[in-house]
Amino acid sequence: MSRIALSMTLLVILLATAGLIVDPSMIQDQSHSASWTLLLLIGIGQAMWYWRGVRMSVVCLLPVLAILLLGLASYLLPEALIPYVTLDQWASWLPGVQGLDDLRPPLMELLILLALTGGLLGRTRASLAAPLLQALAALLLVTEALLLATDEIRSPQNLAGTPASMLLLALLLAAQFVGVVSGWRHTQTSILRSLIPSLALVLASLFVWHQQTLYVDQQLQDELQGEADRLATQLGAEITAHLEAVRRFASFWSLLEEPPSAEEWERQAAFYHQDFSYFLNIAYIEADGTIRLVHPRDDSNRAIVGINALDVDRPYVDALAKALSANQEGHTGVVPLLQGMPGMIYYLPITSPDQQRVTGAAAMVLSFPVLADKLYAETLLDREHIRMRFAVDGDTIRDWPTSESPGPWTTLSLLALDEQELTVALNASTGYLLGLRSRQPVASLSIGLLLAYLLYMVVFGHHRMSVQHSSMYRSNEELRREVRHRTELQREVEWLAGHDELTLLPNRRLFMSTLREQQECRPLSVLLCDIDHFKSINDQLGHQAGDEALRRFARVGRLAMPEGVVLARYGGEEFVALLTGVAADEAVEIAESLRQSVMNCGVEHADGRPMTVSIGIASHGAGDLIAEDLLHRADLALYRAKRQGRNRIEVCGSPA
Ligand SMILES: Nc1nc2c(ncn2[C@@H]2O[C@H](COP(=O)(O)OP(=O)(O)OP(=O)(O)O)[C@@H](O)[C@H]2O)c(=O)[nH]1
Repeated sequence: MSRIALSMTLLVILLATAGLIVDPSMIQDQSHSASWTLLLLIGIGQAMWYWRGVRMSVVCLLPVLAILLLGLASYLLPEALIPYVTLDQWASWLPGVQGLDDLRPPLMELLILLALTGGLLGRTRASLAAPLLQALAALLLVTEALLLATDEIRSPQNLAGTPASMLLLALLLAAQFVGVVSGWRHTQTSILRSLIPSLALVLASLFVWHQQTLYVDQQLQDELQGEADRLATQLGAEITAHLEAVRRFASFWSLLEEPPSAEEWERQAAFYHQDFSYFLNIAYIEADGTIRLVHPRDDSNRAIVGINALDVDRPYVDALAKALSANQEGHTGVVPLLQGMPGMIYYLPITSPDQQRVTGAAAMVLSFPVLADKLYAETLLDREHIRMRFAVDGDTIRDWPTSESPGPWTTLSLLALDEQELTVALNASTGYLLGLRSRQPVASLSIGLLLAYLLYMVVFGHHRMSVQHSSMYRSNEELRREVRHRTELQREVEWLAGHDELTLLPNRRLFMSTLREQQECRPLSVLLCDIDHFKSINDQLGHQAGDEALRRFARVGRLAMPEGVVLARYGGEEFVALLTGVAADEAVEIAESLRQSVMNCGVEHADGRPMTVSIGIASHGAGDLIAEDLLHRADLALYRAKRQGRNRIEVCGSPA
């Protein structure tokens, strides 16, 4: 398995190197080359892992982890702490780097790379959430693919990479998975149980992040749109105010009997021109169409004095004719002005005081570039970061670009002016938008993923502990059973050490220790019993019959003894009884009872004679006693009983 994983990883290294060196066109911009470089380093770390082991891999991966964490921090740092523009500026000091986004991978790729690095540095241990990190990388890859497939990628934030880098990431992930999955087989159940709640949390975090990203970007767009609308409204207000001023200006001259004198025209026109600087000129046209007076009297304006405006191009003629002939306001629409710029000319009829006769017209030449300049000059726009464009009927009149890279959105605000359409277009730079953009989506995503990681570890740890606990419980049970068994065996061994297996009576050893324990009791008697001619039972009736005879003797012997008497098998067909607190005469009675019982116990020799027993009694009334001496005396008595014909009782009196 690890050989396949190594081959796949080497393929990733090869492709990433080729992408970075052989064909740089594959990488669309610097930020993707950051992804590819990090991907290549992780690939090398992963290859080391399969080839040389963990230590070499860690050496390679730790710096990558540090870079990735710095990258994540740059996405998370609040604007108030370090403004985006500052980070961008610092980044641009590096050679060949234009800005911060050239140094850090897109957000999704950064998180995938972090998950892959974390998985390797965690030694692909299930207990350190390596399976979750791999599942997380897979989910992030799917999210990245969805972002690429939809239009939502148009965010000022660098969200997703290219299909090529995604392919390499998927290959690297697959290699990692193939390399480690077999090692997780024995903890499969724990892994699956821990993955379910954690992945649910990951999905929820991704959903929240997506919604917040949409909201935050929409808010920024709305702000920009609001700015464009405000400018268009301001423009509309300017034009309306201008029209009103032009009307007031014309009606002033209509109150006079005489045509305006040059001085008076100059004075009034200067007054209006001061207020409305975007009037390129203010001219007085006589009733026959001749341009008589012009303010301001600069070179270009002086050149048109004396020209008959009705003799020039049609747009001018129609509007002027409307004023002079029909006593109505006329305007030219957007036309190329004689001054060489687009503009609009308003013609307003000047009548005699009784309004019966048109005596001339006031012409006001409105320059759109000048109007746009005025609008731009008076606006509060952040000119360093926001590009403004002013267009009339789709033709750009003025464009004020910024030095910064343009943002993803251009917001338009349209203003209808008679048949014309004026457009104010704004484009805020990416850096400016990112400075304004809330860090909340990426912060909540990071917190969500961190919580999912911790949740996995807690659930996994808990499950592993409960598995270990139940296996410990099982082995404890087995141990308890074993101990019970061994205790029973021990008891049996101990019992066997002190008993005779055949008759179940205490054996000689136990008897002797009992005798030594109780040898201080007075009086004390011992009966030593020997079955008569036992050998003949064995020889004639068989060994089993002999055994049965011994068992029978033991049974009747126990019954014949009073309570508290220890009856033991002394060896072979010999038995011994210890009678504490029993004097010799009472001992004789007990022995007699035993002898009778044996004779009547039903065991017979081959010739029909009943089994009998000879008994030697030794008693001790007072004084010191050596246990062996008492037994020896009983043995002497037994010997005497045997010698005197068997089936009898002999007493060996106390030596005292
Ligand atoms: N079946 C059986 N025989 C036993 C056992 N222990 C000892 N014996 C036999 O008991 C017999 C004892 O024989 P002897 O010592 O000659 O004594 P005896 O035949 O009883 O003769 P006296 O004691 O002189 O009456 C031997 O044959 C032993 O083999 C036993 O556990 N089972």
